[in-house]
Amino acid sequence: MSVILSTHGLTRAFSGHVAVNAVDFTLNEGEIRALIGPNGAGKTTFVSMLIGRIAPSAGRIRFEDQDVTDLPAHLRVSRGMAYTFQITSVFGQLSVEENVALAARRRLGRDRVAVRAEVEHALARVGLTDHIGQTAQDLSYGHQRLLEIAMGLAQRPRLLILDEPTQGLAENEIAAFKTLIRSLVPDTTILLIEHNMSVVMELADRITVLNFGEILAEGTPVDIHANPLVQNAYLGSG
Ligand SMILES: Nc1ncnc2c1ncn2[C@@H]1O[C@H](COP(=O)(O)OP(=O)(O)OP(=O)(O)O)[C@@H](O)[C@H]1O
Repeated sequence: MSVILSTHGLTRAFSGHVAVNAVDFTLNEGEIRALIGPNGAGKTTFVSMLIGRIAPSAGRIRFEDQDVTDLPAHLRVSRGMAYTFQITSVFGQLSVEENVALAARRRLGRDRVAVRAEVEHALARVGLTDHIGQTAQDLSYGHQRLLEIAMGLAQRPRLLILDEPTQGLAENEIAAFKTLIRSLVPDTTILLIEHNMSVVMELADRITVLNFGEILAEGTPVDIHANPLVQNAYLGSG
């Protein structure tokens, strides 16, 4: 199995507070990895460094055998990283089609036929074909989250990073989300920050647990569930 992404000594401090502390992390191509940990553990800070939203204080990041630590975010996207955030990044005034087209154009430029085909493909994957002409702000919250994922997919990423994708979704939408994510691997590798433990346990091949900015444990869902350190730090006694 080949490594698609790795970090070495990745660190970020905010005015003396070390949010992410010397993290060595390896992600294999084609896996679904969940990143979990208590509030404030450093999960968002960690992925923000992976995608180039914030600069590390120290350490290196490699993506597909290239050092990308100093690469601007948009160049990481064009190399095959895509991400969706906790806070919705959808343009509310634009249609569903226009939102996905904006993302597709980053890769395809002004080729209108190719962009339209990509938009249709991405919307079909997330089940939003019937909403193509709708204004994004008129979609339900759950559909807006799916639209974000379609925007990520339109970039045909090798690695898709999702920050709390099921937050605010209804049960039936969560079920559809799980099916969608399973359909993306192994062509796309998935890194998922997720608080919903049933989603994590059902979806992830492996789980990385962050606590106080450091990796506390890593393993299969069964290993992690049984790990006493994780139980104490995060999962509670249940
Ligand atoms: N821009 C910032 N300036 C100062 N401190 C920050 C900044 N961003 C994050 N922090 C701090 O870094 C630590 C890690 O935060 P981070 O958001 O990465 O955690 P998290 O694991 O994603 O938490 P949550 O699950 O609540 O989203 C926290 O103590 C937070 O207050």
